[in-house]
Amino acid sequence: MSEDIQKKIAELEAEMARTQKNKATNYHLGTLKAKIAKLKSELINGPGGKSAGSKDAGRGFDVTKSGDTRIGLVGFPSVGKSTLLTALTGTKSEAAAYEFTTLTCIPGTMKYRGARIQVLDLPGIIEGAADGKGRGRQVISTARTCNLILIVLDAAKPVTHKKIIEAELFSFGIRINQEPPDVKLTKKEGGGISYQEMVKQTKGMNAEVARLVCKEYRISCAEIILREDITVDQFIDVIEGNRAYIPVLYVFNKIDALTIEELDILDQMPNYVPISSQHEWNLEELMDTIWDRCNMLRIYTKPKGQIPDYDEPVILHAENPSIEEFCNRIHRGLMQEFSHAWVWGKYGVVRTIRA
Ligand SMILES: Nc1nc2c(ncn2[C@@H]2O[C@H](COP(=O)(O)OP(=O)(O)OP(=O)(O)O)[C@@H](O)[C@H]2O)c(=O)[nH]1
Ligand SMILES: [K+]
Ligand SMILES: [Mg+2]
Repeated sequence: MSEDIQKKIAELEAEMARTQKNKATNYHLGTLKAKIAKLKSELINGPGGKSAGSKDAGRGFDVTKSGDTRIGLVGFPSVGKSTLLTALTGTKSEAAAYEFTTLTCIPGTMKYRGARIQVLDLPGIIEGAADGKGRGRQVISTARTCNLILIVLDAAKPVTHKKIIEAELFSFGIRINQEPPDVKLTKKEGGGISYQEMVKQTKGMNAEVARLVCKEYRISCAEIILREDITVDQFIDVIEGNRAYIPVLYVFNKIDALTIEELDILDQMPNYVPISSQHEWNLEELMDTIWDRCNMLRIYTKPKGQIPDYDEPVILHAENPSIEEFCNRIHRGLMQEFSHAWVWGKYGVVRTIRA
């Protein structure tokens, strides 16, 4: 069954490779891309099944969320994920020189700047993980629940490993270091496809491509507004509707095995932190970078006429912090009694927020 689908995907991909990219073939390529995306969904979820990442699709490990945010360690076997979990959180996760030492998800808590960050050690994954090799699907399903993914790499191993891990996450609907495309798609009961570009499209999108892709997904009536210059693949992502947009940080482990010259080369790469879990080298920078990428806000409470409580900040995600979330962190029911709050921001402004 899955071989059939894989064969179809391979055929379509070969056809895409054969097709020259130009204006005339643009429509055909759009249709091919949509067909491939649909088959890949089917591969992961079964025929007519839920799209990648929906609740009933591949299930992750059953670990309760705790703390202020959650990060996951993803990588090939034996790159040092468990050694890193222990170094960051103090929670012991068995580490050994043989592959697949870790067979389940081991959570630990890293305390940093008053925040409690849940760190998940995961089994190693290999190529084909998303298609069901080993515990791969469970690992990637769990990675989808994280606010930040650390791709852990062995600094002495080829960079192709990085590409393979990225491809596995991608085919399970995870979009790394990307914002969701700024596209409004509203399915309608009638009226056909209405298509509007707020921004000039230079990457292959136009009304006809949009219509063809919609047709593949059996959408005949919808309002589409593109507020950003996007690719056809991004448009398909919007239609599939359940992509997870998650930031990724690359962690190069075992730098103790490198020469200074090799280290210098690694040092040039953006978005990388070189470390040695075993020797606990550069963990401070790693924690600092994790903190930055998690984009968290610390809020200190201050009773009237007293100095703030600097020991226990309330931590919120900085994208859209709300008074409601803040109140719920203190205790449920506080929101009901809430009347107003004075908020001092980093720009020295005092705001009064009322419920
Ligand atoms: N030289 C060196 N070895 C390390 C480092 N970190 C881990 N190791 C070794 O690498 C081996 C694998 O470490 P683990 O922590 O078990 O790796 P893992 O990624 O959890 O492996 P799996 O659970 O099997 O996927 C062990 O022998 C560790 O002692 C490091 O920073 N430097
Ligand atoms: K191991
Ligand atoms: Mg392990």
